[in-house]
Amino acid sequence: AAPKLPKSSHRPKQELGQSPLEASWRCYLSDPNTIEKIFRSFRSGAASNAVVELGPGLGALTRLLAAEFPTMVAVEVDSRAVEALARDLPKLRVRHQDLLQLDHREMRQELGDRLSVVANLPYSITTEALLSLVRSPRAVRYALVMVQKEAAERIVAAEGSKDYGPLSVMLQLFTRPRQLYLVPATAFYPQPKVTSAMVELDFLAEEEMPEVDSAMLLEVVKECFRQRKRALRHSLKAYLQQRRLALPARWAKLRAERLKPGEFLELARQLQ
Ligand SMILES: C[S@@+](CC[C@H](N)C(=O)[O-])C[C@H]1O[C@@H](n2cnc3c(N)ncnc32)[C@H](O)[C@@H]1O
Repeated sequence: AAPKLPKSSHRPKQELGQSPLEASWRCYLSDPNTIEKIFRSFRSGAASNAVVELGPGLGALTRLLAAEFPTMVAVEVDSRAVEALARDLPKLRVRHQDLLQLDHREMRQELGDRLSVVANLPYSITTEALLSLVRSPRAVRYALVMVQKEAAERIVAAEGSKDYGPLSVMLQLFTRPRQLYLVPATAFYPQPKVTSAMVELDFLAEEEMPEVDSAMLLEVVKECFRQRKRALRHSLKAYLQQRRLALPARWAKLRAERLKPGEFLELARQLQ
């Protein structure tokens, strides 16, 4: 039988879009076993009490998290969900804002430690949301994220594979990503049209964290992957010309899809 929402909940908005991606915006977790399983994964992985939940929705997972981590902060953009949370979990600290605008460094300061983040986000913003976590990688220590299965494959992909791209490079440079388990569509209400996966991001210790301007690194990596099969002297041509930079000879003939994450780091440092 299709899982039901608790009586007091509003029906998730359907009018937002029909595509599988947009429809995932308000697919709420409703299977108690799955909710418990995700909670246990987070509890055993979380590396600090500075807990932040991104996109709590109606609080399926939040209820369990708040009991264990009473100082946690939830960040939610949907005002109806924020109202529901204020009613059902009055002690919860909720920030009514767009998580893509979140300043993780400020949040780290506020909570007093590197953050442990948990998120089941709309799949349309997965890439942006994950890249925002590594914008200030020292602010975060651990993240457990629910993503579409295909995104999980991109996160853990190795060089040479068709799934390898900017998300793989950026996350593998600053974290140790691991795919934990799949979550079937039947665990949600309404059911999304895709299969989901839980991915754990274990951020490197501060002393292991690469020293680099991560915004500049991301720009270089994206530029390289725009033509993933072409030699870097071609794919980086416009980027280098605009900045009056020269590409050191050793990179000229290499191709993005074959470069290891550490090599992108070295390339960005040389251009920096
Ligand atoms: C797929 S639902 C999951 C809700 C809840 N975590 C659960 O598992 O039942 C995604 C949630 O993220 C929220 N959300 C979407 N975009 C957001 C954004 N840019 N900033 C903050 N929250 C967002 C949605 O309002 C929704 O509550």
